[in-house]
Amino acid sequence: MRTPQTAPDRTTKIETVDSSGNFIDADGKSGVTRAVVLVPTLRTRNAAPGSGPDGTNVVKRPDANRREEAIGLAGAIDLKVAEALIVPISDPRPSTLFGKGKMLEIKALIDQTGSQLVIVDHPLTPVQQRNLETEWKVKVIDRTGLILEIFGRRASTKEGVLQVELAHLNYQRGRLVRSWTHLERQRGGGGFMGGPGETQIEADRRLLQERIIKLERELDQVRRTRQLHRAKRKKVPHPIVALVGYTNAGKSTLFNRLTGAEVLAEDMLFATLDPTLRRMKLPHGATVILSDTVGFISNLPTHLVAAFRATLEEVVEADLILHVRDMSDPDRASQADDVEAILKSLGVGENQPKRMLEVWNKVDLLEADAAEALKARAQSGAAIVVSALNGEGVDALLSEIEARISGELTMRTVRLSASQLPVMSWIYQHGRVKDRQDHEDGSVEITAEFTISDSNDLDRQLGLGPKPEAEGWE
Ligand SMILES: Nc1nc2c(ncn2[C@@H]2O[C@H](COP(=O)(O)OP(=O)(O)OP(=O)(O)O)[C@@H](O)[C@H]2O)c(=O)[nH]1
Ligand SMILES: [Mg+2]
Repeated sequence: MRTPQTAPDRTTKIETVDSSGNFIDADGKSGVTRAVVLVPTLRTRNAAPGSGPDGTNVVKRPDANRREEAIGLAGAIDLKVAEALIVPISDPRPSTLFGKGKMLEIKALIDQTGSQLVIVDHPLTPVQQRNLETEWKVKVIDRTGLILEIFGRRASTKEGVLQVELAHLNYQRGRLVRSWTHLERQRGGGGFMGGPGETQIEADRRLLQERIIKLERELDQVRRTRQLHRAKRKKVPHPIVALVGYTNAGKSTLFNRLTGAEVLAEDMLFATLDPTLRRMKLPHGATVILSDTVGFISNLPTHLVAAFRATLEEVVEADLILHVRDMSDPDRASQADDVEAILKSLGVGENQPKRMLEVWNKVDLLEADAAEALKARAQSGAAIVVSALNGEGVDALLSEIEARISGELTMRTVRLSASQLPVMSWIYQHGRVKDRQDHEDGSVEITAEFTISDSNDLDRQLGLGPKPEAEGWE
């Protein structure tokens, strides 16, 4: 039997444990939960590398990247990762997933590190979960459980809290063997820190069902209110521009840069959960509403996507969707695939190339050569290269947003008679003035660039009707 690959530097810290088994931080604080992270890799036989069963290309995520991400997820709820192992599994056991020898090795590791929790970055059946807990004498959660836990901690709006709780209950429905602790505490997310509570399954099931129905009703109410808000907003029909992307891609950082807002942007997975909307002015003065939303992640549990459907309505209804990508992440290709798959499941993005714009972020982290190559590729592939952190490329992004929202720009030269001069300030607000000549008769000739819709607007203001070719008058 192969020994598990041990983790390098960042995760192999073995630190002091106090008498009650709590982890003691470098600064002496205790009470942090230590966790062992396991990344099972199931070896499928006869699979040619890089191709799927039907010969299609499969972007397989390197094990090391999965491991990094699992560590990041654990860190997102302040767990101290004592050890993170990639565990090759050639023969998955229905009862425990891991084989006997591996189970013993992991048990030794748990004891040695004083860990209270094991995270398995792979779906576990309720039976597997229970058997592992019995064997290892610690709490065990799988990837979905962990993501639900993170979401539970992040949710801050009423809708967010309800959505997460509903997703959690639906997840628990099939795993009643150990869900009671969660119900007892009745909060979104949570559950693995409590006692095992594996009794009263029948009563639990009924209570669970009742709770789900009640939650669905509450959520319905909250959504109706949201719809009202949205309807109100539609009366001032600003186009919606939605930021989407893998978690940690830099959406909130870009949102803040574009709008001058101060949304929490952190090197932490799922920093943003509830959607944030904000008005933003484009260079020619048009206003759009920018929305920042929850980040996506691979293997996002389907009921979680469903639960967040309402939150993602902004995305579904958006006039333009900016797909923000961290181009410094070695995993960027499969991350992009995951984001596209989730968008597709929401019914967005397919056959709508004009509605989607890729924003290649974090260019500041690339070597000069790689950054140049990226920019060359972006030009031919209709993506915009930016650094949300230092602002590079953001002007080009704004112009592109404007072009997509407003269509092409058009250059107009008009001559305003003295009586039409009040229109001038409108022109300065909505157009980019390139040239201006004041004539002796009091009229002004002005050349400016407008969006097509503003150009039509200008015609209306000057009493020319919406004929784009109408030029000059007196
Ligand atoms: N070097 C560099 N770091 C960036 C850039 N954009 C964002 N970051 C960093 O990346 C991390 C994640 O940024 P966020 O803006 O929180 O990412 P997000 O996509 O909103 O993440 P979630 O809300 O968790 O989905 C933060 O530490 C940012 O400072 C960039 O252009 N360059
Ligand atoms: Mg964010």
